Amino acid sequence: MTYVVEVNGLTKAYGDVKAVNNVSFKLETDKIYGLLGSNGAGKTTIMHMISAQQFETSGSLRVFGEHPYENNHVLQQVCFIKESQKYPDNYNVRDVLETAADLYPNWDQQFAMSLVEEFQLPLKRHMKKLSRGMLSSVGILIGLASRAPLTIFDEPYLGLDAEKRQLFYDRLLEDYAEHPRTILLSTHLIDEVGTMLEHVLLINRGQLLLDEETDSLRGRAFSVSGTAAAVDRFTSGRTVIDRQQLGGLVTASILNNPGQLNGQAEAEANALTVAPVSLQQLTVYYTRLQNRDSVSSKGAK
Ligand SMILES: Nc1ncnc2c1ncn2[C@@H]1O[C@H](COP(=O)(O)OP(=O)(O)OP(=O)(O)O)[C@@H](O)[C@H]1O
Repeated sequence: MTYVVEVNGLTKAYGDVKAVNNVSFKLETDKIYGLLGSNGAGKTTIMHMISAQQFETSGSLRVFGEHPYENNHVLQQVCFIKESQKYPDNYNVRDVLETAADLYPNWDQQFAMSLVEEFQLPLKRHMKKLSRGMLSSVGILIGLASRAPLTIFDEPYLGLDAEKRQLFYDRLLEDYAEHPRTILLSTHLIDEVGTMLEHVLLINRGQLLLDEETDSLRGRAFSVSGTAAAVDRFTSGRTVIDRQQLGGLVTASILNNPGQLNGQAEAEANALTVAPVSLQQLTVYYTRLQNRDSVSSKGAK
């Protein structure tokens, strides 16, 4: 199988700080990946190395089978959209779109113009006069209309309202269905994009914590709701990753015990309401678990 991206032992160090520490993963063709992790985890650094904006300190990196650095053949297949993109001062929206049309071989002008309408972008307005959300919309539009075989969105929607974010998800999924490509999306709005992601890469403190299909990850846990007494009885002896109380109603998220039948049928038999657990809860749980482990192992030294 050929992969769109293959990284092996990828490391980026700034002095003593390893922003990315010995990370290995592969991205398949035509799949939507979420690159998740808390602030400073190393997501942007990984994306910068894949898109040849930064050079790795060590490890190997292949994008479409080649090293991406100053490699036009590779880079014309990669579209990288970041929240803080800078544009020339004298450019208006139309200039930016024309530049993008020249840059990306798969650019679809008709699609781009339909997105201009839907995102209500003023073509003649200078980029520096756009609102924060409008700037994000321009980036999203370029990411979508470029139809690049590898499209990378690094937290692309700063300032974008909920309705526009939903528009982004809807158009991405529709267009992806017709023109599949590999998408790598980093975001902190995990539950908003949860259903869109096919695969999750979770980074914490520069290290890869999870590299797993989203469905399989979700299958690791479930939540139960009911009275406090019933929930506490059921969760006793189980691994609870989250517990919320609203009035008399308690909802607990539970990890399936490995090697055991998952407890969902038993929960239902105990009059508890069973539901899937959110991707955000799972990523928070695994991140905290690693942070706790590293604190306790330091304490033990
Ligand atoms: N040029 C640099 N010099 C020194 N340290 C840096 C540099 N760029 C990034 N770092 C550090 O590398 C780590 C990873 O940063 P990175 O921007 O990749 O995180 P991130 O996961 O994208 O975070 P966020 O979600 O906050 O955007 C952080 O500790 C950051 O301070």
